[in-house]
Formats: sequence, C-alpha cells, structure tokens
Amino acid sequence: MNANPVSKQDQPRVVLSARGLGKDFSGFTAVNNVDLDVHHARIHALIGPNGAGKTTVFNLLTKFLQPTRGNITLLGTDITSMKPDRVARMGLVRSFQISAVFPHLTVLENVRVALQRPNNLATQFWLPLSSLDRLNGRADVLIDELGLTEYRDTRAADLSYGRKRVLEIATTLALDPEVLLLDEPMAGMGREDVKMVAGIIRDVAQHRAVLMVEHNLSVVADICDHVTVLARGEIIAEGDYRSVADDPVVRTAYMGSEA
Ligand SMILES: Nc1ncnc2c1ncn2[C@@H]1O[C@H](COP(=O)(O)OP(=O)(O)OP(=O)(O)O)[C@@H](O)[C@H]1O
Repeated sequence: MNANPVSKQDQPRVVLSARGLGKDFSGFTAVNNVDLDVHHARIHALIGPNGAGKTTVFNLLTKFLQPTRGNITLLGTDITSMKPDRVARMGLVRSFQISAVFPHLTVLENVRVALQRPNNLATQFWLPLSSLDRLNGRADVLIDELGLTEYRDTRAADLSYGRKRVLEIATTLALDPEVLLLDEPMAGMGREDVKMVAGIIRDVAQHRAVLMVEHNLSVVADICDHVTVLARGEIIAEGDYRSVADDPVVRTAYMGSEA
C-alpha cells in the first residue's frame, strides 16, 4: 500500500477492516460479530443509541481493548494482537474527545511539539525550543490546511472551543495518519463551530480515511459517505445516511433517543 495522497477519481481502497469483531466483559457481550470496511478518502460514521457499543468498537480498533473474537486488518496487515502504540505508528490515530493540547503554548508551538513525535525528537527534552525551528515549515502547512493561520501565535487557552478541537485535530495530523478516528468531534459545540469543524473534517478526509462516532445526526447526514448503525453491540444497518435513516429497524432502535 502506498501512503501518497490519492486523487478523487481513484478507486477507494479499504485501509481498515474488521471481521467478526466481538468483545465480552465478564460474560456481557458489548460488541458482537461486527464487520467493518473503512475506505481511503471517505468519511465513515459509526452511530447508534447510547450503550450501542461505539466506544468499545473504537477501543478495539485502536487496540486499547483486546477483542474476544474476530480480527482487524490495517493497510493489509493483521493488527489483532498488536499494541496500541505500534498501531498508531502504522497510521491509525485516534483523536480523543478531551483535547490533548497544551493550553499555555501557542498554536504554532503545539503543532511543533506534535511534529517532534514522528521525527523521533520526543526524548530530547533538553533541546531548546528554538532547535525546533526547522519544523516551522511543516507546522505552517498544517496550520494553514486547518484554517488556523490567523491564530498561529495565539495561546491554545485563548482559542474558542471549536478552534481548540481543530488544533487538536492538527496535532493528530502531525502523525500523518492514514486513518483518523474521531470520537464525537462535535460534542459540546455551538452551531458555527460545528459548521467550521465539519468543513475541516471534509478537507482532512480528502487524503485519508476518517471514521467518526458522532451523535449529531445532521452532521452525519452532511459529511459522511457511509454510515454503520450499531445497536446492542451489533450492526443493524449500513449504507448512506438516507437509506439508514429511512430503515424502520434503525428508527425502532433510536426510539426515545435523538433520531
Ligand atoms: N469496561 C467495561 N466493563 C463492562 N461493561 C462495559 C465496559 N465498557 C463498556 N461496557 C458496556 O458495554 C456496552 C457498550 O458501551 P459503549 O460505551 O461501547 O457504548 P456507546 O455506544 O459508546 O455508548 P455512548 O453513546 O453512551 O457513549 C454498555 O452496555 C456498557 O455499559
């Protein structure tokens, strides 16, 4: 598999897949028989009512949890028994709901710190910050890509909540992932921020796969190419948003919930 950006005309290729994925917690089956194919340059949503098993699936894919059953393949390699850090280095990176940015550093400094990691500078803490100047070029490209140029020298603490989330996505992209997992990227955001972050995710997905858990179904309808619906740990429907939203099985599963 190559890691080069692929133009939109190219056939979407599967970069992450799961087969027969399952997880039991002391006899309770939280996830069962989940098959998933995540494609390059597509946004794939994982939705479902509370307790459906979405977070557990994320934890299984990123290897924070070991599956009870099934297997997971990333870029053609079986990662079922791998440790999370190795999986992240292979290109499967998760952006956490709780922002992982340093509040007292500027946008530029935060992105530079994130860029140290793939450059193996992370252990060289004694280096002065100025020695990271050579990372400025790449940092600026990333900052520009995510629409943060005008906030380059703003401390993360002074950004709006939405921009903080974008900065957090920028630090995740510093690892140049092939697959980006976003855990409720719109959680707690106002309408304008939701619109802005949705646009950013769409841009980001031009060159990589995005799998996101999202409760905001209008965002899912707007930006997601493919939707998988989980209920009680199992897939009950999948397809484009319209087809799953019209599915009576999905409507029943969401009854009394947000749909
Ligand atoms: N470590 C655990 N031990 C026992 N049960 C667990 C554990 N983690 C999750 N569960 C159970 O597994 C089921 C699925 O939980 P999960 O958090 O994956 O759902 P979810 O779809 O992400 O829910 P939400 O939308 O509310 O975040 C729930 O019934 C939950 O209580």
